[in-house]
Parts: sequence; structure tokens; C-alpha cells
Amino acid sequence: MNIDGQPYRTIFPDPDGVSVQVIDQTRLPFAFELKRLATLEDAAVAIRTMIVRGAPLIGVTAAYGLALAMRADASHDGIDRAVATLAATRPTAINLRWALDRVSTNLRQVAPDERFARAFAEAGRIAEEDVASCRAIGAHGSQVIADLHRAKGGDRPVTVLTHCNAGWLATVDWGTALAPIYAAHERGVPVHVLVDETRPRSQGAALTAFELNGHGVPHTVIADNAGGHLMQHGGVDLCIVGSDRTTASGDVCNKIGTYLKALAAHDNGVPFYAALPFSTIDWTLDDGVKEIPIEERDGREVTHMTGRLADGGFATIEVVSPGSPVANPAFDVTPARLVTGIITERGICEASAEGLYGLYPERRKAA
Ligand SMILES: CSC[C@@H](O)[C@@H](O)C(=O)COP(=O)(O)O
Repeated sequence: MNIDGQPYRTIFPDPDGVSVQVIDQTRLPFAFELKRLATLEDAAVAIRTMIVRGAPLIGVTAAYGLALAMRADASHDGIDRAVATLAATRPTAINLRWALDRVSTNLRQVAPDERFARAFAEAGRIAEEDVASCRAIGAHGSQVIADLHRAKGGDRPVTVLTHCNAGWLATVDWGTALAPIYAAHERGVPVHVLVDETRPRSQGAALTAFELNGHGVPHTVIADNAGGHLMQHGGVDLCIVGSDRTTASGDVCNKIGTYLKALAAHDNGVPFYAALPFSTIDWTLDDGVKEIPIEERDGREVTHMTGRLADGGFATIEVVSPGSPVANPAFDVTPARLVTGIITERGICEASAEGLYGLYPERRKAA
């Protein structure tokens, strides 16, 4: 997608052929900076500190991280160590494990001196596939928006509420939840996006708003607690969120606060969709609430906020009564019964085992 008219992806090979460049998302929306990742440690730090974030992008970065590790140690032990280091960076997004499994399986089939090139190329293929998947999610999901526009009389924009950032910054390009919105906007269907601020890290206010601004998509940033009230008063036509891990039964794990929006949507008859690529589905799990590991992040994300001062400088300020204990679970699980449908690169299905296996019949055989 574009930044100041120039097309970018969130991660791309450096011209030197032995490293990658990423957009530093900890600096957005106020500064646009690229960061070069040249080693396993660079990639692990980038994922852990959320220089890169969003489930699909974490997966692609881990794949490149494994490739970069092969430059230092391409032995079997080296593969194991790199996989363990990268897998430990963030626990919830299954795309991370999925990408590491795919690249490491591939690597073990070739001699050590071929492993860097093999892994770098495989990471590039994963990135390309992610772009294609997200583009397809956009095409399928935009139909939902277009249908709703027509069903509501066609004389006003469709108001779509989204949570966190599941846009192009969370993937390699296009995004998951925002891809249908971009596609609808491009095909002339009027949309207005309600952007949940998404405390504590404010991915909605900082990143989703930045993206939508960059593409001229009308939007309004709202406080996290406003969604229920707006739904009660007919101010939301549709919710679309992303996912970090979706079970084979259709439970959707996404940024903390998603579940509350799904409850409010259910209570108010607002359709609630999750948009995700196949790499986000964990076919080994059935009960998302019991089985998906929820990342617990540093309490400092709750007690402090970073932003821009009137003079243009940056400051981190304390916002919680000093000494109060804090908790910071980073994700929650929305049970399938609250999800109207899952938008994937293969089409849209019911949030259920039947629905998902219907779209991915080859997985039924594997199960
Ligand atoms: C297309 S990304 C879907 C999710 O990864 C997104 O909604 C989300 O929760 C991101 O969480 P983050 O903690 O910013 O990595």
C-alpha cells in the first residue's frame, strides 16, 4: 500500500541480498522509519518489541529470521536453536509457528551450505502468498459490504467497526479485516470505518487510522468503550476484525477487547465477521477459550502511554495511580457462536468445523 504516494510492503528483501527491511511500527503514526534486520537476534527483537506485529507479518518475519540465522549457523542444531528463539517471541499468533514449521521442514531437506538461500527464498514465497491471500480476502469481503450497502437502501455509507490493526501493516500488504474495506472503497462502495482506539497499545488509533488516512478512507476513531453504545443506536452496520489464531471449530482469538465487541454486536443484531488467511487456522484446536495461549504483556503498556508533544517531541507519560498492580492480557477469544462468518482467501464460511472444513476439505483428510 502507499505511503506518501509510494508503494511499500511491511517487509521486503534489502538490495544487499542478505538482510530484510521492515517498517518500524513503534514509530508510527508520527515517524516513518525503516529498520534493517540482518541477524536472528534482529528478527527476534523486532517481533518481541512489536517493531513488526500482526499475525501474518509476525509469521513472515519469523521465516526471514530463520533464514538470517542460517548465515551464522546452518547446522541441524542451528535450525533448532533459531526455531526455539523465534517461537518464544510471541505465543498467541499461530502464523509464527506455522511459518517456522514450513521453513524448517524445507531446510532439513538440503545441505547446510544451501540453507540460507533456500530459507530466504521460502520466506519470500510465504510473503507473496500472504499478499495473494489478503487480496482475495479483500475481494470476498467487499461483497459483504456491497450487499449490505444495497440492503440498507444504497443511500448512505456502510459503517464498519474494526478493532486493533488488521490492515496492511499487520500483514505484508492489503491486510485481513481492512482488505474488504479497501476493496469496497476501490470499487466505489461508500464505507465509513469506526476505528477502536485499542488500548493499551493503541494499534487502532495509531496504525489503523494512519492506514485509512493514507488511502483516503473515511473513518472516525472511537474510544474502546464506545462501540456498544453506538451499536444500540444503529450506528454500526457491520464489524470486521482480524485473528491471531482461529480454531478448527471457528473460535476466533484476536486483540483484547474483541470479545466484548462481539457480545455487543450479537445483542444488537450487528453482523460480526473475522477475516483471516489459512495460516491463522490452528487445525489442532477445538476449544479456543480453553486451549489458545494468551500472551500476557508488560504492565508498563497499561501504566504508561507514549505520544507526541505540542512541540513535536515524543514523551512517555504515566497514566495509572503509581503502585497499583496491573494486568495486561493481550488477546481474547470470541466463541464461534458470536461470529457471523469467517472471510478467507477461499471465500466466506460459517464459523464452525463444517464451515471451515468445507472451505479446506484437504484438512478434513489430514484430521
Ligand atoms: C491481520 S492481523 C490480525 C491480528 O493480528 C490483529 O487483529 C491483532 O490482534 C494484532 O495484535 P498485535 O498485538 O498488534 O500483534
